[in-house]
Amino acid sequence: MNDIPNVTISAYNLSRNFGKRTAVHKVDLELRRGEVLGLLGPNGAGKSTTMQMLTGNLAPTSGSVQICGVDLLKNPQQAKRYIGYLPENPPLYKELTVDEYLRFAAKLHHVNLSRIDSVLTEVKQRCGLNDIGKRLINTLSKGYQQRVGIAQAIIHQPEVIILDEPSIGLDPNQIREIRILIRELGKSSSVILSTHILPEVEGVCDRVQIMNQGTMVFSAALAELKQKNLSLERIFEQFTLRNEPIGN
Ligand SMILES: Nc1ncnc2c1ncn2[C@@H]1O[C@H](COP(=O)(O)OP(=O)(O)OP(=O)(O)O)[C@@H](O)[C@H]1O
Repeated sequence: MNDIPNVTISAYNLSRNFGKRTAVHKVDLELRRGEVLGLLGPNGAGKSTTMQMLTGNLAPTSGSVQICGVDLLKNPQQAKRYIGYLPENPPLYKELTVDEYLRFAAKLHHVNLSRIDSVLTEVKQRCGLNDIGKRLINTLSKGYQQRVGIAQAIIHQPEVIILDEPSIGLDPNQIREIRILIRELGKSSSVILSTHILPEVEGVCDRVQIMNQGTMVFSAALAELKQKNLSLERIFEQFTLRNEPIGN
């Protein structure tokens, strides 16, 4: 733990083209240890593409990513060990029980076989899945499936947790519970979450970055906005309502 640098993700000049379309253009992003960063932006802003590049699931067209000081493009296996990732569509095998699936996820993440039982107990406790280990995933509500998705992302106790729209499709009670969980995760790891929900950022995050049309257009600490009495809603409108991309 002490060997982990203070900056857990540093991405510079990250770009990704799909054919002639530029989805992400020269994005810089830094995540500090113990920080929860909210990535905000309208539909199609480039949030998921950025997160896929930060997790090594999509190659950037250009740019670099370091995870806990390890170059993600040069040493992907080593760098990915530090990362837990909940994609927009959680990779659940719904015909498995929660226990079977989490056991499988633990093996994929190279959790020591002798520790798997205790790790499963701990992660189920953290994610509120204690009593449903024997349930088939496809019989669970969307909220519980999302918890299973988060559980697989944190099962190897990663330094960096990346959650793509963790609250999507959840009811208000489930959203509240997931937020409490994310805040909890932020105490032991650094977290990036993407969302459209402004109160989610205000309630959970330490810092916010806003993307629009593939570029990073705004970055600030939530405490700073609060201190200056600035409304995140107004800032979001100001930086995302224009049609033309706003430069850094
Ligand atoms: N595999 C792909 N092939 C072609 N275009 C893509 C691909 N993936 C994303 N895009 C395009 O890149 C742009 C950014 O998409 P991305 O999914 O990253 O945005 P987003 O901010 O996550 O949006 P949302 O909030 O709707 O999920 C969009 O114009 C999208 O259509």
